[in-house]
Amino acid sequence: MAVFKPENVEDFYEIGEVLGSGHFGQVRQVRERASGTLWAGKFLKIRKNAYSRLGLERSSVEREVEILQTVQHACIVTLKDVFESRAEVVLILELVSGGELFDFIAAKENLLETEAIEFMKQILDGLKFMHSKNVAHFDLKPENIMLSDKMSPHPNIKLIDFGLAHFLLPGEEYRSTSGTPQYIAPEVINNEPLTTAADMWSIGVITFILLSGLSPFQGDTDEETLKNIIGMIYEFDAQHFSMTSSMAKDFIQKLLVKNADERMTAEECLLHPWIKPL
Ligand SMILES: Cc1ccc2c(c1)c1c3c(c(C)cc1n2CCCN)C(=O)NC3=O
Repeated sequence: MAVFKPENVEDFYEIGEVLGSGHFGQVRQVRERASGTLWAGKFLKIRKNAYSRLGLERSSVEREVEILQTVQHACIVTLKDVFESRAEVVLILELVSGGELFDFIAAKENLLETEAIEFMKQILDGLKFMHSKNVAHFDLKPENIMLSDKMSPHPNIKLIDFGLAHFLLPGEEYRSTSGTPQYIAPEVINNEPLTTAADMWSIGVITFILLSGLSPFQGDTDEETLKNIIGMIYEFDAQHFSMTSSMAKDFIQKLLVKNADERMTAEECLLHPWIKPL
């Protein structure tokens, strides 16, 4: 069982503003007292006993910590420290101050292909490394793709939130129906064994959104969205894709493939002519 620091996190960090919150708890900006450096503190409520329904299983937090310690890469947020009190674990994470790629797109409507390619290359580099360690993220979406400094002409991408990530060990089947409907692969909906290919489907959806501002499968309800995914019901709307290159559409079409085994891997994506022109 992993042992986290039993000291009180507030002895070492001054707790600041809330940056976000979710089913897990809260993310807050924290300032390291010794250095003044700013970090992101992810405050996770832990179940007190097996019967409690509130909070996370400690084992799932241990998994997230182990994964973050395994996938150390320039495009993946780094974990600096872990504190534990009676019913809470606090992850001290790299602060990614440029905010979400989602907001960056919203501010621009959609991106130029050259900008989208620059972001996609970094995302794919991070994914190629992650997948090479047999780790799948399983919750890739624009909200979990952050920018280091949105004012920079070439913002660096940081993948965050490994709360649903998993080690995929050879010979072991992993199924999960968690994730965000718009971005999940057909095999997630069908509760079939999952592989790193599920992340590549999400990359296809994210690329579609980066280039058009539209979400390919989104319906009026989650149920309709899931039906659209299973039915592979999407189209390159003429109005929003009139200026999009055929290479970009080919890239997306090679990711939005129902059969997970036939989907491009992160490595193959980096060699695709849209990303790596001949
Ligand atoms: C400046 C800013 C604003 C919101 C942030 C973050 C940083 C942030 C961060 C992290 C997580 C898990 C969530 C975060 N959120 C919550 C929203 C993430 N989609 C993180 O690990 N580092 C962050 O900077």
